[in-house]
Amino acid sequence: MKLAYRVDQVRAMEEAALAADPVPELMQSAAAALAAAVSDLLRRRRGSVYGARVLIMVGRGNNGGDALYAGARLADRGAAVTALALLGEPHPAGLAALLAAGGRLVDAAPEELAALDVALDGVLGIGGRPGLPDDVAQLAAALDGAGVPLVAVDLPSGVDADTGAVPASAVRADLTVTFGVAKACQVIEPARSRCGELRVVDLGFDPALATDALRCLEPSDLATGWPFPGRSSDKYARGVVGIDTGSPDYPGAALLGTYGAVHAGAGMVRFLGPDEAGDRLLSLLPNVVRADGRVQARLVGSGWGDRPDGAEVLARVADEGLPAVVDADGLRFLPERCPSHWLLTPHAGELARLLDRPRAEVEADPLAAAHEGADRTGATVLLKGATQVVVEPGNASATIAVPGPAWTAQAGSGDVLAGVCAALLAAGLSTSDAGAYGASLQALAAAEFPGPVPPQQLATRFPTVLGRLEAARR
Ligand SMILES: NC(=O)C1=CN([C@@H]2O[C@H](COP(=O)(O)OP(=O)(O)OC[C@H]3O[C@@H](n4cnc5c(N)ncnc54)[C@H](OP(=O)(O)O)[C@@H]3O)[C@@H](O)[C@H]2O)[C@@H](O)CC1
Ligand SMILES: Nc1ncnc2c1ncn2[C@@H]1O[C@H](COP(=O)(O)OP(=O)(O)O)[C@@H](O)[C@H]1O
Ligand SMILES: [K+]
Repeated sequence: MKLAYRVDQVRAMEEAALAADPVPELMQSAAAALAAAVSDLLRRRRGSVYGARVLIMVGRGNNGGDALYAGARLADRGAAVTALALLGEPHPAGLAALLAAGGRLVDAAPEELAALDVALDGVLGIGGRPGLPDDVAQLAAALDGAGVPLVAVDLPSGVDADTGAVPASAVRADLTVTFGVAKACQVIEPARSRCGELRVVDLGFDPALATDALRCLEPSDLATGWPFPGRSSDKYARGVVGIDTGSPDYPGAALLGTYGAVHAGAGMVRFLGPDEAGDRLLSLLPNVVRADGRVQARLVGSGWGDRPDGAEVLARVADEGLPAVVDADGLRFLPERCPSHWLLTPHAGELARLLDRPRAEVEADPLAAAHEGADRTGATVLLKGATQVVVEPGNASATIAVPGPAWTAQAGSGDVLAGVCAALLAAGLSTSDAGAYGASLQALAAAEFPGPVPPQQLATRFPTVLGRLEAARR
């Protein structure tokens, strides 16, 4: 599992490191690692650092200082380094180091951008506010358009370091060299995609100083945490899911959720939704049981439409006390306070409705919106989207699922995912793990079988992915 941090957490770790080590030392370590990464890139692209043409875009903070010191190191190795001050007076000691090493400070970007071998973005780091002045944004876009490799210092300038939002203007990097620890913007879309390849430079920060880091799942976490059946497992130990989803208007949702639960390894699925969907389901998945009986978790809400008894069904599920996934239309019937063993699976629009906010606000800061959703409802929230975030009520941390390709973004994917999560709840996982592992499985399957694969077919690939994960843990 990788961890990522907000700016206030990074600052706290920096402060502690600075108490042991003065700023210039820390900055020199950062600059040395940055220069090494740029040297690697130059060697890969043109064989050597010597003679390479390097442009440094410099702001007026320490981010520019890092870039200038790194530029000095590149100049020492024979690169032709020019620095362009874009936001006023650059870091004085960094500039002096660059000039002493033979670098130059220029007033304007070179005419022929395409002749550059690399550009460093040292405009804004963790002290930056989102967005860039127009002239800086234009230069960054022109470099991008000219095909010049862009290396972001700490983070791509202009992105929102904490939320992952990307305003109209921000740098798009090919490589981001970040200092100490990964930042939230490096794991949350759309900023994540602006980072290119990510390298984290160890500066000896103490991660224990920030307890509520973002936990970013990796495939190896699924390999160890997925509830694979043991030798003595029977179908009850694997988990029985009771599914009451779909409606005459949306029968497909019932089929899709059941596909998800079955192919994620539920021991048994009892389908308790409308007869039309149930009959069709049995012809596709004869292993599904239509009789009511003992279950370990429930899935409700997907494809309900305006189900007249929605609130009563949810009240019964709450009284019963079992873990449950409440998806899609079910989210409109939530009680004032949900049981803590419920997992809500909204997309941005559904969460916006729940919070009575514009959808754009949820999309601009998905983490904050998911926290608000969990705190208000009392249930765990899996907010779906390009980044899938899972948040528990009263917990300042959050889990981010393994990212996957946008092929998953299609009608019905959410229904399948809800079924996967319900199977995981029935197998005994916590609401948080069920949400994060479920979303990760779907993303891994979409990555392994990319293209416009319909969600029900993607579900039939889950066993292949799970088989590989199970083999990986042996
Ligand atoms: N601390 C340490 O020990 C270490 C720190 N390290 C490095 O320091 C970086 C953080 O440096 P930092 O705090 O100096 O802030 P930084 O991001 O360079 O910029 C702030 C300046 O930009 C300005 N400004 C802000 N937003 C703006 C906007 N949208 N448009 C225009 N201007 C804007 C803002 O001006 P303001 O308007 O707020 O007065 C201020 O002058 C960090 O990312 C890492 O690279 C490493 O070396 C390791 C050791
Ligand atoms: N850009 C994206 N990249 C990867 N996955 C995405 C992206 N956009 C959406 N998804 C995923 O696609 C699924 C769509 O869910 P949802 O909108 O609820 O579909 P439906 O309600 O039609 O079943 C979710 O799992 C979501 O996280
Ligand atoms: K930067």
